[in-house]
Order: sequence, then structure tokens, then C-alpha cells
Amino acid sequence: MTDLPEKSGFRCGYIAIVGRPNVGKSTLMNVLVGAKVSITSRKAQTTRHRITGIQTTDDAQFIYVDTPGFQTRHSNPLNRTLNRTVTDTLSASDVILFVTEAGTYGDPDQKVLDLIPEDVPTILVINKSDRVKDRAGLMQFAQKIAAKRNFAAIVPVSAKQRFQLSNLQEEVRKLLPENAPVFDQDDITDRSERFLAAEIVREKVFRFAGDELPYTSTVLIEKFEQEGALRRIFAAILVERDSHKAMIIGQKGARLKEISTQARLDMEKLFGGPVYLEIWVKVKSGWADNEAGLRAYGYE
Ligand SMILES: Nc1nc2c(ncn2[C@@H]2O[C@H](COP(=O)(O)OP(=O)(O)OP(=O)(O)O)[C@@H](O)[C@H]2O)c(=O)[nH]1
Repeated sequence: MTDLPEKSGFRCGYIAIVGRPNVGKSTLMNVLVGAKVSITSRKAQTTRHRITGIQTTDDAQFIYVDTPGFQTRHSNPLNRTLNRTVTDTLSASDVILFVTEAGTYGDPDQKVLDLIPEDVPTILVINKSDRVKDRAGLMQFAQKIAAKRNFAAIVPVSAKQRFQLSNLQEEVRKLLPENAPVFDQDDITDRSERFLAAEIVREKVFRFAGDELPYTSTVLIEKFEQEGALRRIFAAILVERDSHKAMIIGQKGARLKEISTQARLDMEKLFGGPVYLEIWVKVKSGWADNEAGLRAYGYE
């Protein structure tokens, strides 16, 4: 009789987290991957716009992929490309977490649910359940949404208060295929840090200027140097018009300063060392209307 390989039964797979804006997807992903997170974007070399947070336990590796929000307001080549990225990411996932907010379910949630492929096991995650005191009401709410789809599991959680997360993780683990781990925990290359740096700047641009700014700006890392522990990063935010440039820069440069500071702090935390960050805003008219331009900036 031969012994089974030591890692037999190990599970590993890709998990996409989706939901309408503000339901707590980022918070959830951060707490799920926790302090032992190893973030890498080896995959990002082929699929630029997803960040993977990886958690490896004794018996499973959870690879979380973040998806950009669905763009439902305007139909242009950039938004179509972004939406295609989202649907491609979902179809290629092993498990989908459909995140909703306790007590609130509306059209924006339904639009996201409609785009989730039926054949990928999907868990209904009801986040922010810390806000609901009425347990029976929460059950009713869960049942109402559960009627809309054949969910693999329904788990109320609170990402903020870290409530029920191990339960959620166990439900996810059960749905992952038996596979050897894909990633090594220490696998952070310069290239992936470069990608993450761009994602962080992009996130800050949308956090601080997103309400005013059309979804047509992108971030390029022009130079990424490492000198000992110090990383020197030169980034360019590309926008379409002078007026967009002014929105990002803000009154006397205040907004750009805030974007730079917050992005630098996030990078220092993620890379575990000091970061010198310089950001320029450049006008590059028409790049988002042009498929070739999108490819040049890595959207394909
Ligand atoms: N009370 C409560 N608030 C939460 C919880 N999870 C997230 N939040 C808050 O909800 C807000 C949105 O959280 P995010 O994680 O940014 O949400 P998101 O879905 O990633 O948002 P987008 O990036 O806009 O798609 C933040 O203010 C969080 O602090 C939770 O479990 N309970």
C-alpha cells in the first residue's frame, strides 16, 4: 500500500468578491486575507486589473481576486473593456462572494447579481450585520434574496467587527477544488509591486476625486526604483482634459497632495518599507475612446 502524498486533500482556488459600491467588499477582502496576507499580481501580467490577496492555511490556499466595479452609466470602449474584465474574472473563478448590505437590497445589487454566471458556485454574504439588532428581520431579509438564486451558502457577517468570518471561510474552503497551492507566500516581485503601486494610486484618485471625475483616467508607473529598503516611485495620472487635471490637483494642489500622501502610506504598509512617491498629472486626450490606446495602457 502506498502512502498518500502529504498534501493530499489540499484545496486551492480563485474567489471573486463582487457587489454594488459601498457594501464593504474591500474591508471584507482585507480582513479575510488578514495580517498574513501575501499580495502578488503574478497573474496581473496577463490580466492587469485585478489584485489578488492570498491566504494560505494548513489545508487550503484562498486566492481572492478583486474586480473593478461594473460600469453601467456610460457605454464607451473603456467601460465595455472593464465590464468584460469583470465577467471574464467571474467566469474564471471557482467561487464568487456576492456581497450585500444587511437590510438593503435594490436595483444596483440586482444588476450585479444578474451578471454573475449561474454555473459558478456563489455565496450570498450579508455584510454589516452588526447594524441589525433584529435577528428575525435579518433572516427574512436573507430569505428574500435567497429566493433570487440558488446560492451555495448564505452567511451573514460583519467585516468591520470580524464576526462570522471563519464560518464564511469554511464555506468557501468546501467549494474550492482539490489542487496544490498555486502561489508561494513570499512571491512578491518588483513587477507586481509596480502594478500594486498603480492600483493604489488609482484607488486614491477615485476616493478623492471620483465623484467629479469621469471614469476615464488611468495611472502609469513611469519609474520604479529600489535602493536598499527605499522604493522610489514616479507615477503619472493620465486624464483626458485640462479640466480633469484641475479636479485632481485641487485648490493649490491640496487634493493631489492628499492623494499622494494616502497612496504613499498604503504603499509603505504593503511593501514594508519607506516609499518616495512623486505623482504627475498629464493630459492625454482621447485615450479612453480608442481601443488601440487602451491596449497600450494595458487594459486588454
Ligand atoms: N457597520 C459596518 N460597516 C462596514 C462593514 N464593512 C464595511 N463597512 C463600512 O462600509 C463602507 C464601505 O466599505 P468598503 O470596504 O470601502 O466598500 P466597497 O464595497 O469596497 O466599496 P467600493 O470600493 O465603493 O465598491 C466603509 O465606510 C466601511 O467602513 C461592516 O461589517 N459593518
